[in-house]
This record gives sequence, structure tokens and C-alpha cells, in this order.
Amino acid sequence: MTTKIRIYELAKELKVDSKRIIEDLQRIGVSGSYVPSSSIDQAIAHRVREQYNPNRASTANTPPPAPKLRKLPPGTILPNVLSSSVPTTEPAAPALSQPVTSATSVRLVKKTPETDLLAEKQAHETAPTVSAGTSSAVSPAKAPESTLRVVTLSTPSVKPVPAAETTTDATPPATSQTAELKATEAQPTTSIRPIPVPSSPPTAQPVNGGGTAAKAATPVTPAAPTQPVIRQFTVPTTRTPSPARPPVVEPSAYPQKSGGQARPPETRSDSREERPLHSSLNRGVSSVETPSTVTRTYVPPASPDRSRDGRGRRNFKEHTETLRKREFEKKLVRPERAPAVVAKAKPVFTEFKPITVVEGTTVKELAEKIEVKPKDIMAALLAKGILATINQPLSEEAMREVAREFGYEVTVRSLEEIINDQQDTLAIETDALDDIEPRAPVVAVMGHVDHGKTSLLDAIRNTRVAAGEAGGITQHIGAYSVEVPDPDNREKLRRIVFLDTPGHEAFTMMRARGAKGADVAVIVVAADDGVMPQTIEAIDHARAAKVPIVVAINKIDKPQANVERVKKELSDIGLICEEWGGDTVMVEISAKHRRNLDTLLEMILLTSDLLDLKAPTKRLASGVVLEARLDKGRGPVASVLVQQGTLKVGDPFIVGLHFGRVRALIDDRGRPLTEAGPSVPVEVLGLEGVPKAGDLFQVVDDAARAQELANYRQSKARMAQLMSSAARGLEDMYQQMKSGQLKELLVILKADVQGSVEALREILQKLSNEKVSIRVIRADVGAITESDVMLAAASNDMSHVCIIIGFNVRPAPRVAELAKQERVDIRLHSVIYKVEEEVRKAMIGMLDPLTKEIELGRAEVRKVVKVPKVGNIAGCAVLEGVVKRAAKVRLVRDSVVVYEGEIASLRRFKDDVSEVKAGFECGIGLDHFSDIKEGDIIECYTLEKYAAEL
Ligand SMILES: Nc1nc2c(ncn2[C@@H]2O[C@H](COP(=O)(O)OP(=O)(O)OP(=O)(O)O)[C@@H](O)[C@H]2O)c(=O)[nH]1
Repeated sequence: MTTKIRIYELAKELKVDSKRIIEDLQRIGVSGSYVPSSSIDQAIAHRVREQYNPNRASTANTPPPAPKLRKLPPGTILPNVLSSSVPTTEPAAPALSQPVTSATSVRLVKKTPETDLLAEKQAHETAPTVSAGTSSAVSPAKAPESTLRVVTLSTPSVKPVPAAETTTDATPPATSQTAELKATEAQPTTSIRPIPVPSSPPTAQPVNGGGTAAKAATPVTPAAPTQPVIRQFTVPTTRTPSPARPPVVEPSAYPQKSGGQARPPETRSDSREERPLHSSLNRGVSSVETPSTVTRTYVPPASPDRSRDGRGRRNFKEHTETLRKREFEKKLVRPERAPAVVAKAKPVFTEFKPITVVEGTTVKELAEKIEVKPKDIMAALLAKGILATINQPLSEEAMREVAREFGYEVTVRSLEEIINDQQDTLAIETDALDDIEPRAPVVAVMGHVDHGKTSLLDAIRNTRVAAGEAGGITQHIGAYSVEVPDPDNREKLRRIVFLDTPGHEAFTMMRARGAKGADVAVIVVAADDGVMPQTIEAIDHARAAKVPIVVAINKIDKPQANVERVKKELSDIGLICEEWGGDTVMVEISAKHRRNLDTLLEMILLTSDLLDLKAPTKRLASGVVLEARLDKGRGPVASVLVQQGTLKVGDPFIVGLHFGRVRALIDDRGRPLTEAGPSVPVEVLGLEGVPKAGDLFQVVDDAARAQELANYRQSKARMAQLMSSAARGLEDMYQQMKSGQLKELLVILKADVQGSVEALREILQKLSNEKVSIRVIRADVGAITESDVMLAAASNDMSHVCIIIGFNVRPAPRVAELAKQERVDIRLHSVIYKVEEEVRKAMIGMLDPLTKEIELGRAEVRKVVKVPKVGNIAGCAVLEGVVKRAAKVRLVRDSVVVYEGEIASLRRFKDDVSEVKAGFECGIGLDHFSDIKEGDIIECYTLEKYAAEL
């Protein structure tokens, strides 16, 4: 027995600072100068112990033995008081005791007086017996942490699991233990499995790197009360020997060294090597557990000391090993599980069920229509990047796309169309076809400037008003009605409606908005002037709208009048009068002198009779807006030509972007009406906004729906305005062809010479195929005019695209601007085959990147200066923008392109300059071109390429 003890050991034992022990020694009168490593006699130590635990010290009566580990006889297992909750096991079986005795080394790392005595007693009385039952000797309640034991057992019969070190001294390594282990190898039948003991608590960390399990002589400082000791151990609950176990299947339990085998802990020489062991012990609990054992795991709290001891590395290793282990287990053990969320296979539709929906259909309505849940529609929309609420109206495109995903082909129609269809169906179902009644023809008067259109309209109105409807004050509402005797029955009066908007604006505008405003076109040609450009334009319009033509050869009272010449000119453009074997009605009149007006009216009636004009009267009224304005006193006012049904006061309606309810109806004589039937022009009050001329007017039965739709249209129009959509034309021709919308490409051809016109016309007509036909609706020599643009705009609709092809001709700036406004595509070329190529490519959707011309400026040639050896230089005034030396130029003479190329020189006075701005004069020399004349326009531009959007 050791008679001395070091102060720090005593301090550890008593869980106080060494300093405190030194103070205690002084207090009890032990003189001397002490340091923590100083040794004191056990007797003195006992006195000190008494200070802290007088009872225990007195119980011991004599100075207790040094708190050193004491080796017990081999095979002895001490009851572990920590395992107090372990059920009491059976009494030790003799069969078990013997192997254990030799096979297991037991190390007591701490003892207290009580447990020491108990252990000693057991060691002597039941030395060869392993009995866990002794654990019951100390109840859990009586098992304070001071009774803690660290028991390390090793056996070579199983995979050696090293005990974690709790001792501190650098005592000799486990040579003795190794020897013991070697000895025990001869008896591998031990029934006691090694008790894996995790690393010691932080408080028991070795000072100098730790030692081995064989440091039996080193006392262990008990764990601080607040920091429970980490212990993981297995207590045998029966004496049945554990079946021979293969080495623990723990691929990651030990780091595989070069030899591929885990090193047993006993051979460890440094603390670093115990780290994997430590982690393996923690993880390996399940692997050492048998049905006859109880395994306990105690997870240590975090300790600052641990981090100093390479905790980070250990954690990292543990982490990676844990991951590897999981992967391993997953592969070995876990069955393949189906993913939690199985993506639904998207059905592939080969056939699509056709459905028709009204514009502005909401998500909810569409869902009902295609019998799916609104949330499915919303999800499908979301997948396309469209976030929509259940009551949100959907765009046509979105509806089409989303419906296709559910196997439907959607046709979106306007409310007006839908109502019209419904009314047709209703009429058939209710045998209301008898309600269809003859209606008055609507006539548009068109012709060249000053040929007498206004005079004719006035003459007819005044004549007829004076003749039959005295008292009425004519109002200008865009159209008026006259009563004329029926050619078949002079007693009977029939009505004719004249659109009285000058020129063919109304006609054009209505067509541009998809409304067929007139039934008959009256082309006025002055007999003294003959066929003029606008005459031809007017005829083109009428033809494009497939409206029958009646020619009024006016001013026959004039001496210069030459009717025959006019007829000849008309026949040249395809209008042949009846006397000459044709089918065009021509009436010689004098608007000024009101000659032959009745004949003209009669001819109009006869022509319209051929059309058999009829309209239903008993249905929701619809019509077209002739004019609209904001009246100061009455608010928005629209002049509407009723085309079907009977419009009544109080009817709710939608017109273009606006909703309304008829507040009052006023006719062209200013008289209030309660209702207006087909072919009656009437002024309507009660709108919420000002519509556009040409807008369709439709009475609805569901005012709320119409209101909603008007709101939707307004927001859509705002959006469209913001988006400033590209011009309709060749660029989207292919798309329209693909979608089956486009049936015909209409072309207005303008060229510098007749030869080019004919050549191009022939080429284009040959390009027609079964998918899309090409029809040249106008082919003429001369510049591109406003009239061309308006004709193109009016001809653009769902099934037609109308483009203007200019060959060596240019549009005037205001014409170009108008084309932009009306979204008319103008294509300019100077090489014939390029025209063909472009149209063909557009037809197969192969348009190359387009070249966009960016206009920089315009200069007018004021003087031509001849410079020897150089040629002609144009003395110019820059009218607008800027002329740049590096830009391209075009010389235009009378709207015909004379030259296209580059600037050879640009000078101000005698200086070469890079650019000249508007308001300044300059000299421009054109590259290899001298045919410059005063009055020529030099257009300066650059070319920018952009991809065609197909
Ligand atoms: N001698 C004669 N002059 C006529 C006749 N009809 C019209 N005029 C005259 O021709 C001129 C032009 O007549 P308008 O009715 O203004 O011609 P327009 O086609 O309406 O002209 P814009 O509105 O400018 O397009 C007027 O001075 C008329 O008086 C006619 O039958 N005989």
C-alpha cells in the first residue's frame, strides 16, 4: 500500500483544487511548502479527507488505501453501479465463470471505500464467478456519480474493442495487458463480450496524451457532477455465452490502414489512434448488442476541451464515416423505395377535341368547359410561366396552349360572334326564320377628288328630303336614309341608306375593323376628267370588299364632258358597261343639276335586289359604328348602322372596348326613336366611352358579362399598346399559314415602270399554292401612297395579309408613318428575284434575318455643281435629321428611286466632314453617280439586321 499521496491526486479525489488542499494542510497545521505535486502521508491525507467528508473518513476509521486502481483477479467483473437499472441477472453459473476468469482482464479505474470493499469482497468470495447480480447491491438511488466505475474488459475471442482511456499518467504502456491478452487468446470461449467503453469524460482527459488500458495504477478523477461520464457498455444479463460472433461488421468502425485491418486498441500508441475507436464505439452499439445484453449509450455533452483535442477532425471523420455507413446500409439493407412523389406521366394527345370559347374566358370557366379542375389549369399555366388566378381572364394564346395539354383544341371567338351564333341557333330552334325581312341597301359613294361625291350625296338627300320628308332637319350622323319609289311599284317607297362620310374613309375604316359597311359602291367619275388615280383606288376598295359597283358619270352638264372616253377608260380597268356587253351599271348624271338622280337610285335598288338583302329583326341587335364623338352635353355618342335585329332603348351592349346601355336613340332627322331595325342609321346615347368608327356594336343579354369583357378588352388594348406589336405582314405570314388562318396573301404592287409591274405581278401569281394563294389587288406605276396603305390596312383581316411591295419606289415620309400606324408591311426592293425570294421564304417560314432601315435624314438638292474630274456634286440643304458620310444614301426623284449607294464625299465649304445636321448646307458627292438634278431628295439611312420572328 502506498503511504504517500500527491496533493493533486488528493485534490482530484476530493474534487477540489490542489490550491485548496494546500490551504487545508496549512489550516490543519501541517507545515511545509507544498506544491500540487508534493507528496503527503496518507495519514495527513486522511485528515484532509475528514474536512470534506467526516462520516466517510470515520467509517473508514483508518486511513483508506490510496485511490489507485487495483488489479483484481482475472475474470472478475465488478458490479457496475451505473447499471443500476439493469435487471438483476441470474446467479452466476459456474460454467461461465471459468472461461471468463482467464479470458478477461478487468481494470478498476476508480474506487470508493464502499465499492472498494464490495469489490474486494466479491473478488475474494466469488473470484471466478461473473455475476452481474451484484449490481443490485447498489441501488440507483444510492449510486451517486462518486460510485462510478469504469470497467474495461477485453477478450481476444471477439473483435478487440479498445477501452477508451480515462487515465492520465504516462504509465507504461499495455505491455502487461498485452501479455494478459496473449494469455487469454488460448481460451477464446469467454462468455463475456468486451465492454466497449467510450472515451473518458472531458474532466478525465489525459494530461499528456493518455495511455493505455493497462494504466491500472493511475487513479482516475471522477467526473464533475454536472458532467456525467460518458459510458457505453454492455452488461451481460444472462450467463449464456454469447454465440461466437464474427468480427463486428462495421465497415467504418476502424479506419482501414494499409493492411486493411483495423488495429486493435491495445496496440495504439497515441491518442490520435483512439479517435476512430471512440467514434466506432459510439456507432458500434448495435453491432455489439445481443439479445442477452443491455446496451447503454451515454452521449457526452460538448466540452471545450474536446475541441482542443482535435474534435473538429474527429467530427469530420465521424461525419464522413456516418455518411458512408448510411450509404452502405442503404445499399445492403434498405429496399428500393419508390420516390415519395411520382411525377405523373403527361398524356400525349394525338387527337384534340374541338371546343369554342369566348374571348376573355376565365380559368374557372375554361376548367368547366374542358372538365378539369381549375387548379390543374393554373398549374399548367404556371408551368408556362403564367401566373393566373381562378377568375382571371386568359389570353387567346394561353387558352389554346393550356387546353392542348388536356386534349382540347380551342377556338376563341369574340362575344359578338358567339352571340350571333347563338342567335342563329335560337332562330332555327324556334322557327323564327320568318323574322328575316328585306332590308334597305347601304351605299358608299366613292371617287376621285372634286368629281362630285359631296354634291351627289347632298343632291340625293336634299331631293329626297324635300320630296317626301319635309319638316326634318338633317343631322350629320355618318349616314342617312332616303325613300325612293320602288322600280317595280312606283306607289311604294323603298329606303336606301347612304354613308355620307366624304371619300371612302368610312368604307375603308369599316372594312379595316372587319365590318362590312356597304352593300353597293357608287363610283363617281367626272365626265370631264375621266378615270383618275383615286377612281382606281376606289374601285380597288370595292373589289377587295367584293361589293357590286354602280358608276355615276357626273358633270355631264359640262361642255367638256366626254362620257365615251370615261367608259373607255373604265373598260380598260375592267369595268365594262352594259351597252358594251359588260355587267357594270353606269348612269350619266349631273349632281349639280340633279339630273338622272332617280335613275341612279333606281339602279342602286336593282343592283341591291340582286343581293337579296335580308336581315333578322327579332334578335339581339348588332351593327357597326359609323362615327363616334364625345358630346359636351350628352357624353359619348356613337352613330350606329343597325345591321341585324332591333335596337331598343334600355338595351345593354358592348361596342369595341366599351360597355353601354341605350339611353336614347336619335335618327338622321334628329327625331328620337324607341327602336331601330336593320339598315337604320341611328345615334346612340348611353356609352361608357368613345368607340372607334368601324367597331362592332352588339346588344347583349348578360350586362355583367359584357361589362367584364369590356374591362378585359381595355386592359388588353392597353397591353397591346405597350407591347407595340410588330407589323403584320410577311413576318407572321407563316405562323398564320400554319394555324390555318391565312388563306390569301394580298399584294399591292407599286413600281417605277410598267414593265416591272407586269413582271412582278406574273411572278407573284405563280407563287400561289394550295395552302396560300397570292392575289395582287393593285398593281400600278408610281410612288406608294396613303391610299395604298389604307387599302392594305382595310384588307388585312384574319384570313388575309395584305402587303405593299415597292419596286424602285419609296413611300413619302407621311405615308411611311401611316403604314406604321396601320401596321401595314411595306417591302422595298430593287431586284426582281429578291421579291420572289422573299415571298417564297415567307411562305415556307424561312425568312432570313430582316434588314431594317433606320432613316437618318433627308437632304434636298438645291444646286448641281460640276467639278472637273470628279463629276456632279449635289449642293444640298439638309431638311431633317442628319446626313452621315459613312451611311447609305438613296436619290429619289418624284418618289422614284434613281440611285442607291454610298456617299463619295461630304463637305461643308471646303472641309470634309463626317456629318451635317438639319438646317445646314453641304456638298454631297455620290459614289459613281452623277445624274443629279435640282429638286432630287437624298435620303440617308443605315441598315440594321434583325431576326424574323416566325
Ligand atoms: N358642272 C357641274 N359641277 C359639279 C357637278 N357636281 C359637282 N360639281 C362641282 O364640282 C366641285 C367639286 O364637287 P364636290 O362635290 O365637292 O366634289 P367631291 O368629290 O365631294 O370633292 P372632295 O370632297 O374634295 O373629294 C364643286 O365645285 C361642285 O360644284 C356637276 O354635276 N356639274
